[in-house]
Amino acid sequence: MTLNFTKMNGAGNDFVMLDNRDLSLALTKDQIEKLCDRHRGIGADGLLCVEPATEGGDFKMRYYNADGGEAEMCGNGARCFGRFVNLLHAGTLTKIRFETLAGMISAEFEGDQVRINMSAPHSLKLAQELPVSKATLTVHSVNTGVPHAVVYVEDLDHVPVLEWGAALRYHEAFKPKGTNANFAKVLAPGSISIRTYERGVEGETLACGTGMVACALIHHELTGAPSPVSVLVKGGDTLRIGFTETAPHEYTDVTLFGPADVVFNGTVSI
Ligand SMILES: N[C@H](CCC[C@H](N)C(=O)O)C(=O)O
Repeated sequence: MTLNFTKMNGAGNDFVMLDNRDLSLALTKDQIEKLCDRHRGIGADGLLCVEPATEGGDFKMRYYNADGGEAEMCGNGARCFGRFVNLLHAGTLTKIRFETLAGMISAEFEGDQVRINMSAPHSLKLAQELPVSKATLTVHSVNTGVPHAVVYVEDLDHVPVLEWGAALRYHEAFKPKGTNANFAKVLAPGSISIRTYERGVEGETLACGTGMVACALIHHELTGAPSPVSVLVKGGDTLRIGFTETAPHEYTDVTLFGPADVVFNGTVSI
């Protein structure tokens, strides 16, 4: 089978984009994993499919991690999804709503940047003291469409992201589904820098949108920093997270604003 695809990235988190509005594609987990393989395939952190809406949105977004497993949501992927759908409509769209397993997401376009309205965060937990590898860490957690653990540190450059990230990703405290693991440093009030070990990629990515949102909300929880919070990611981009706190630990109007870039179009046989 020959596939037409578009390769995109959102702040360095990269994706294979497929137009499956006719539902002609039924890729297996192994096929998705192969397409995302950086040596034997196209290479990406994940794969997104555009499908027809079934619950009142304009489209349905399906997101798959590099290991081929489907995940509920992807923040950087959602920005790329919005841009990709707009390109399929010759750039004529101004706002779209799309269904995800985490709920309805909307995207608005400002040039090459995209603002998405995230699903309502939930399951916020502050300051769990957890044994992680050979250390005991103060771990916060919140679900921003997918589960995230957040650890604030002083020296972000020397955090053992792979060791601690994998230990948190498979930690007893986050079983059975596991979690993504973020390490964050405060640069200034309202400005943080983060690094993320991603579930389903099983490694550090250059950016993680739902992880940025998780770290920004925890920063607000810990310091009272107002919206928006700026987040510097491993790949060097800085993105803005907006939010409204409607009650203690309750958030609405959570937005993620940043780039969604096309790298190339291609065809691949699978
Ligand atoms: N790896 C994540 C999904 C993608 C999240 C990330 N790429 C983002 O931009 O939000 C998980 O399985 O929970």
